[in-house]
Amino acid sequence: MATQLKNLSDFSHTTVPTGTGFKFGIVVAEWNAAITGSLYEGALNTLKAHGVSDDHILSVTVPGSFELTVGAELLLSKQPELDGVICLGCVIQGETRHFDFICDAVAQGLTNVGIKHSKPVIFGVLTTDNQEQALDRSGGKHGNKGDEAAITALKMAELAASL
Ligand SMILES: Nc1c(NC[C@H](O)[C@H](O)[C@H](O)CO)[nH]c(=O)[nH]c1=O
Ligand SMILES: CC(=O)[C@@H](O)COP(=O)(O)O
Repeated sequence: MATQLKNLSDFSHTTVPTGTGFKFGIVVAEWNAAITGSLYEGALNTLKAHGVSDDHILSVTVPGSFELTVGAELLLSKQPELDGVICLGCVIQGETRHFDFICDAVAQGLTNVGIKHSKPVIFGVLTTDNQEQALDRSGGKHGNKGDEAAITALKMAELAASL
């Protein structure tokens, strides 16, 4: 379902597991900081609203979305007690194909890190044509992808803990 047909922040609290006891990392890209800051606020608030304590959330920043992969890898290798990592970024199309290479690299890279560590690594990266689309998805009319990323992390951490 396309984002235009749903609200990224629309979820039922009855279907979201409690995060009490879980530990999460959050990696935030500094590029487009006004957008990624809103994504981070959404993710942080959503984790805490579902019982994750402040001291169970380890937040770090990286320069750009391309570095999210190494950021997630560093967190999971140096902090193995983490139950998952939420990765937040905003890649906005420019004049060149640089956009394509970053988006493809981050999507594949984060997938590989999650598989390597058998831990949920959440792709909370906006990949938009323009600033307006990014604003709409970071606390605007389409909700906040940071909220969605946190909910996904909670659900995946519960799944992992149940196996
Ligand atoms: N143009 C955007 C970038 N570019 C920077 C890269 O992510 C990376 O930091 C650089 O290529 C050095 O490795 N990053 C974003 O997150 N968003 C953009 O729109
Ligand atoms: C996604 C990017 O790296 C992009 O914003 C850079 O802009 P440009 O393609 O015009 O160099």
